[in-house]
Amino acid sequence: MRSFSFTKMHGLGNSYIYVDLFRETLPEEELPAIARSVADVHTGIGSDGLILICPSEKAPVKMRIFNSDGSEGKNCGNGLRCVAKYAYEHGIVSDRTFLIETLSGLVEARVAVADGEVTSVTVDMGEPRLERSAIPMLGPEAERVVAEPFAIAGGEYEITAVSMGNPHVIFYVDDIQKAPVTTLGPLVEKDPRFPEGVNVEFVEVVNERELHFRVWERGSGVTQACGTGACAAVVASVLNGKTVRGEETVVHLAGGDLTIVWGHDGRVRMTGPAETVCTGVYYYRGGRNG
Ligand SMILES: N[C@@H](CCC[C@H](N)C(=O)O)C(=O)O
Repeated sequence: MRSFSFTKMHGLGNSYIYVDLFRETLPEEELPAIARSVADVHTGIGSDGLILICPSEKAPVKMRIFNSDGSEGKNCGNGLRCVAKYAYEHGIVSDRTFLIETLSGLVEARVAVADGEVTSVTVDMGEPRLERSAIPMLGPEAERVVAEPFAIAGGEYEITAVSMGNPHVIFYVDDIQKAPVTTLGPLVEKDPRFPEGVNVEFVEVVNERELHFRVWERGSGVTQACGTGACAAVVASVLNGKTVRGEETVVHLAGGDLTIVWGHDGRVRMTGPAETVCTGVYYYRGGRNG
């Protein structure tokens, strides 16, 4: 058997198994299998996937995220807050503001600290990409997808698409409790109009400053929260005239609240908690299939 040390952390119930690659080594070709293995609630630890905390040449720390199906994502908002907490509390960084490298670029994290513990994290998630080719979504490359008609499974909907370094599509619903997360979510995720798949968000507008939010994540299915998805929902809501640019919006996710603002400087800033659940040693057999 092989083994590695891990920390389980969550941001609003969006949980990942974090492995510190400053101290551990994992074989690159086995990462998808390890992600599937640790995520399994019956035979593994149980999580929405795996996050690697890695050395970087561009920043003090780098995040890599694998969904529970073993696919690698390019960004993860809840993961970034947890990586920031881990990096600060484990002395990888000593400043309270620092850069984190992701597969979609560099982001800046600022930690709030009480008694040496990180209590909340603000991440500058950068500028959303709105042109269709950046989502990516098939169709006229340079055009934005805002309240665009979208037919699927015999239904007619309107969608808004936003990239936060990873792809998101937003559906507005009248009642978040009745959002078709588990029925429409998996169909849209795999729809061929999204060649790289897509994270699917359902949003009920409460008022100009508050949104209810549920998500079907690409590669992980239903999760309690999605940080990049909540940022995308705020951007989509400004584009659709439902919330106000430059003003804070509170997004109510299944696991709790995030405060997000799409600033006049073009950048999206997200503030929320990050929690440590437990640490331990994980035993696995190795090989590409776990
Ligand atoms: N939970 C995340 C996003 C994780 C990656 C996503 N499923 C993808 O494949 O793009 C978040 O908090 O942003």
